[in-house]
Amino acid sequence: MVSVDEAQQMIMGRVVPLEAEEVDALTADGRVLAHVIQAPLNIPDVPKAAMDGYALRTDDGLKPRRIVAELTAGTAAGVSLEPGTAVRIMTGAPMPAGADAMLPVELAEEHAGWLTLHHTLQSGHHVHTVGQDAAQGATILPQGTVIGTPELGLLATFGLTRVQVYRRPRVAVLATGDEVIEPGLPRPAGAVYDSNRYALMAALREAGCEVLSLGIAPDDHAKQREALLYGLEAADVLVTSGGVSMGSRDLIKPLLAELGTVHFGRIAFKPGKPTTFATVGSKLAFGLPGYPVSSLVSCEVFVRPALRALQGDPHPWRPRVRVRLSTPIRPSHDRPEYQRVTIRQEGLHLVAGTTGGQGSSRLMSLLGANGLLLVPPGKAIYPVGTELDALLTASFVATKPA
Ligand SMILES: Nc1nc2c(c(=O)[nH]1)N[C@H]1C(S)=C(S)[C@@H](COP(=O)(O)OP(=O)(O)OC[C@H]3O[C@@H](n4cnc5c(N)ncnc54)[C@H](O)[C@@H]3O)O[C@H]1N2
Ligand code: MOO
Repeated sequence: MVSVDEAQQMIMGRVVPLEAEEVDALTADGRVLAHVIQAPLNIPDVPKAAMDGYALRTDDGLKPRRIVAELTAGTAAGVSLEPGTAVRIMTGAPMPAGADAMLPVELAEEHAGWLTLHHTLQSGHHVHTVGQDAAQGATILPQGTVIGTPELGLLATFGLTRVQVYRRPRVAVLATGDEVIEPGLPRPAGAVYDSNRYALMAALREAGCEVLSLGIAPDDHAKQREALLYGLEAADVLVTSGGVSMGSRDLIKPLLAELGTVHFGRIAFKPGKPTTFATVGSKLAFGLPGYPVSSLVSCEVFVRPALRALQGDPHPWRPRVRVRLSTPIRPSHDRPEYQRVTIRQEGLHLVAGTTGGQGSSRLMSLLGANGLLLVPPGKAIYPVGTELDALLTASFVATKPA
């Protein structure tokens, strides 16, 4: 039996980011940049008016100016401002040559083609200078950046339409078990619908992967072997559910040992003690337990970081925060337990409350959970107010502002 830390090290030590591929930059949100991006041009590239008003020369002092033209954001400057003149200018329009400041329309008085000023202006006033927002050649996005909304906006700002990103891991998912039935088909008494494969595929998509469903394999050595081989051939990572504990029909561990190397098959961890990790050539294989909560929590704790690292994310781990208990927590007596909690902010503290019964089969315990509380093993209940660590697995629950 390995510890959670040992298991994570054994997995992460075998993860190498996948190769880069070129994709459309403008729909690359969620992808991880495989190269550094330097600003190919200054933004703005020419001095521009920051407001609607008048472009003028400050060395004319308070003298009235003759208005000689109007420049809008779409027009090329083309005009050169002679002493004693001004141009009407709109936000974003290039400043005309000779102009060194602008006067917002609210502070100006225009009459019969003449502009009168009541205050002197400083040079540079309300002018966007060249490179003010981004200087040509400066690093704007380092390698390893996860492309989100502002990053995508920046790529568009520079007119960049193609980027190199790490390839998304392709993950094949197989459910196992004679009792496991495809949702929608008739269900004999005692059989269960396959929730694991669908929930795992959703979790894997959320982690940035392409998923491939391998369906459900019965508890049959030849059929499971065939499905595993197909998955290992077609994908970078194989994830299975069920068949990893100690029952006579638990075939996944011996099959993975036959096909490759099993690095561990039991973790001092709840829920998901029989979680199994193997490599087959360069492919990673995770045998997750059949209990619905165990499969999802072990996917979160052991598989997700590997998948993030495979796609080049330099921060593959969930944030770990300190929380104060708002409900008592009963620990497992023998294993560190990752209990499902709802974390919210209360004043200066993060507060965590249980989602109810923590049984490995009770999928409802994941509803409303945005954290996994790291509960050290023991006999005594942790009372309200105890401080423990938790992994933040989703954003905070919004509370109405007071
Ligand atoms: N004698 C022992 N028995 C068990 C041990 C042990 O150490 N000694 N470990 C327990 C623990 S801890 C876990 S976790 C489970 C995991 O066992 P398996 O991975 O072999 O899971 P199964 O037996 O295949 O199924 C368990 C449970 O989950 C249901 N299931 C399975 N697949 C699905 C699916 N795709 N969708 C929804 N539900 C599924 C299945 O019907 C069972 O009820 O083992 C303990 N046993
Ligand atoms: O590790 Mo198992 O998930 O306790 O039931």
